[in-house]
Amino acid sequence: MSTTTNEAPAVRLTDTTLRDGSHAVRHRFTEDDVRAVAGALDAAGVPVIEVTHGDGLAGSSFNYGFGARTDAQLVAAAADVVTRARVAVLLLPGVGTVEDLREARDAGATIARVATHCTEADISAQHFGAARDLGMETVGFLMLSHRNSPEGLAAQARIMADAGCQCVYVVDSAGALMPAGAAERVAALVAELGDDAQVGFHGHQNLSLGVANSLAAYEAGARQIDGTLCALGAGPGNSPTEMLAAAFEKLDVPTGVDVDAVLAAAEDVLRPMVTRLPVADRASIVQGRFGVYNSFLLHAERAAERYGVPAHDILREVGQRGYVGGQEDMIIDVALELAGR
Ligand SMILES: CC[C@H](O)CC(=O)C(=O)O
Ligand SMILES: [Mn+2]
Repeated sequence: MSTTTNEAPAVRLTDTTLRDGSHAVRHRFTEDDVRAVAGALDAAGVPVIEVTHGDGLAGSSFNYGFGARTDAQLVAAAADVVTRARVAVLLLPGVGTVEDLREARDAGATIARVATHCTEADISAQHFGAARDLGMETVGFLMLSHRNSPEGLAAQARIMADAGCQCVYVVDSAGALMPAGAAERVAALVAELGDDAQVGFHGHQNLSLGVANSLAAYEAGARQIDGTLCALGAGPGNSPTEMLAAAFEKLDVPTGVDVDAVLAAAEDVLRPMVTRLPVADRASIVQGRFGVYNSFLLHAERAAERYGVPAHDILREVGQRGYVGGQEDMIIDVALELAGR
């Protein structure tokens, strides 16, 4: 007798509260915070926990904001408490280096996630090679994915996969994608990569579509999905991990996550740690409308205060000019220009 089942393919959830969420607490996480959050996520069965400065390894700087602890200290704290979960780190070529990756691996990270702008995958090749040589699993991030067509994005994903990347993410860094746009991009990557690499999706809440886009991405073939507890993250925050777990449970999609335990992690562990959760306010909705990198929000808010120009006006102009991650200093130029008008 045949033993086929109708079970939906599993999805692997990666929680990035301790990396993308770090933006929302101005990179102030300590070892105790990491132990508490990573311990609760691990107990809930969340399989991957990303830990670093919000802007990735070596992001702690004058430009991006100094972290309360080094990446190695935070990674080691997470690795120390997890029993089942694996610890991931994020690296932006040009910010972090191969040496930072080695240090993170030595501190206990086993997954390297390398992020580039969605048209610049070629700058990640060296880092994927190094990560594989270090024995790490590899994930690629194509940031601001709304700024490339499905075909263009698939070509970029091919570059990452050929360089040794085992899962390429469509990253909606501005929360600008509609569900159909997320699904088209994921489907294009799945068609291009076949068995060479998996496809993932990382959503943000600018237009309140993080979870809906993640479900559309899953339907289109994404098998790794990111979230953060209580949506803590850059801009208005990320797809909430606890909601993703609950939504996939309703769809009978296996995640391995205990939904009650992850709800407790969000409400009882993370929530009391944070004085202000991100909200989808005027500025961050403008980011979704005009496709502005979410990490720009805090920079724009600071410039707004300093130069007396509304943050949403600065962000709209930044979006119209098409600035990408790494061009944070241009936000000041825009603010000065608007102030002078
Ligand atoms: C620092 C990399 C970047 O913020 C990755 C990410 O989470 C995104 O683009 O949304
Ligand atoms: Mn993000």
